[in-house]
Amino acid sequence: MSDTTGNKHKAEEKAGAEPEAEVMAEAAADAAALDDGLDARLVVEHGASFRLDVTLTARPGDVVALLGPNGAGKTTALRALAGLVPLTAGHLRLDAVELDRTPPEERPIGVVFQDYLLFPHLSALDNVAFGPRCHGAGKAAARAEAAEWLARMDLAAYASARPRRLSGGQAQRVALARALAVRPRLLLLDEPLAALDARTRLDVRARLRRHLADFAAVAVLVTHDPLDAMVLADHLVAIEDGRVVQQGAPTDVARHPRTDYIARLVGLNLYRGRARGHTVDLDGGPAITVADDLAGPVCVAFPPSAVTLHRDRPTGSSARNLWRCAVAGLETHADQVRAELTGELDLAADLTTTAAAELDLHPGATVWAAVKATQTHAYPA
Ligand SMILES: Nc1ncnc2c1ncn2[C@@H]1O[C@H](COP(=O)(O)OP(=O)(O)OP(=O)(O)O)[C@@H](O)[C@H]1O
Repeated sequence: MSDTTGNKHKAEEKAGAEPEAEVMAEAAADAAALDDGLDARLVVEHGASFRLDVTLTARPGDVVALLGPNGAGKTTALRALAGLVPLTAGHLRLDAVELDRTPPEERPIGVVFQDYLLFPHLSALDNVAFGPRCHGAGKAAARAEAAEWLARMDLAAYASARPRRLSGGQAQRVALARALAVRPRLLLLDEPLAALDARTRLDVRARLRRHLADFAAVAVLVTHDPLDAMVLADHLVAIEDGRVVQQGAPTDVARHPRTDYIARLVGLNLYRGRARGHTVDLDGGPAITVADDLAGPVCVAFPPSAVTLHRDRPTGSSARNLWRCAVAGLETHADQVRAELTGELDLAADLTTTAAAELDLHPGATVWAAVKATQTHAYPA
């Protein structure tokens, strides 16, 4: 993305040049831009039963999320990028350098594992310094670098703490600092928020989003959680059975899911609007109260499972977000029902078949839909 902006700038500077020369210069700049970032086709076979074959491309600054059901091949893709499993076929180029034969420790790649894998006997500082040390830095230089990264992560006060004294969110930031301290050209994050409880997750997700936004190279993350993917990534790649079944910008994938699994997974309620503190005025819709405190254009997302439905207007409910809607459609998946609602706000709600029967939901029925502010996530658009 930074390249695109840079090229535009260069093209503007050249506004007075010969048209042909200008076109040539732009073409050259484009070609150079394509040489930056990730260009991979990952083919990995696990015996006769599983074959991964996915193509991933990304520009520096892009955050790509790999989404998919259990066993889809997300972790295998991440491990192939890291060099922990060999490619059966395909290629892996990073900034135009072939990496498929480069051993893992020599790849310019930082990895944040799901359970962080911090060394329990080392302080936070030495955990972070481990990265630069492995890349050949001297002890003092590695520690100085580590101290800078911990400060950037607001963890300077925890430099001498052992991992067991850190909260889940702090441990995650130490792991992120360790991965970033090697100044990787590719950052890999395996379920970066999975180990955290719901409340911590909200804060850590927002922080991680900021760090990823500052990160100038390519980041690839694996997640099961559509909200994480929507908030953290600017490109989603949905994998099923070792194949890419859909990819694109999060809002496009959410609006036009191509498979049933994706529809279930990313069927987030996602809106655009303008924030003023904890209130977001949705474009062409009502205001919604959110947990985040923001200003200006934002996206607001919440999963259908966060919506509670009531036949009568709930009294004494603390939910500020309450809308009168009509049931436009009902779809049953196993023991879950997804209700499509239209009205003050168009939204999807998930409930159990029992709850749907108790509410006597049927197309045309009028319901009240409520969502707690803490179940929403707002982020700059
Ligand atoms: N080392 C291995 N040897 C043989 N088969 C493997 C190996 N690792 C993974 N598999 C198989 O490859 C397939 C893809 O697994 P993978 O872990 O990449 O999926 P995933 O999308 O990350 O799933 P999950 O969300 O459950 O972590 C599965 O069928 C798995 O059993």
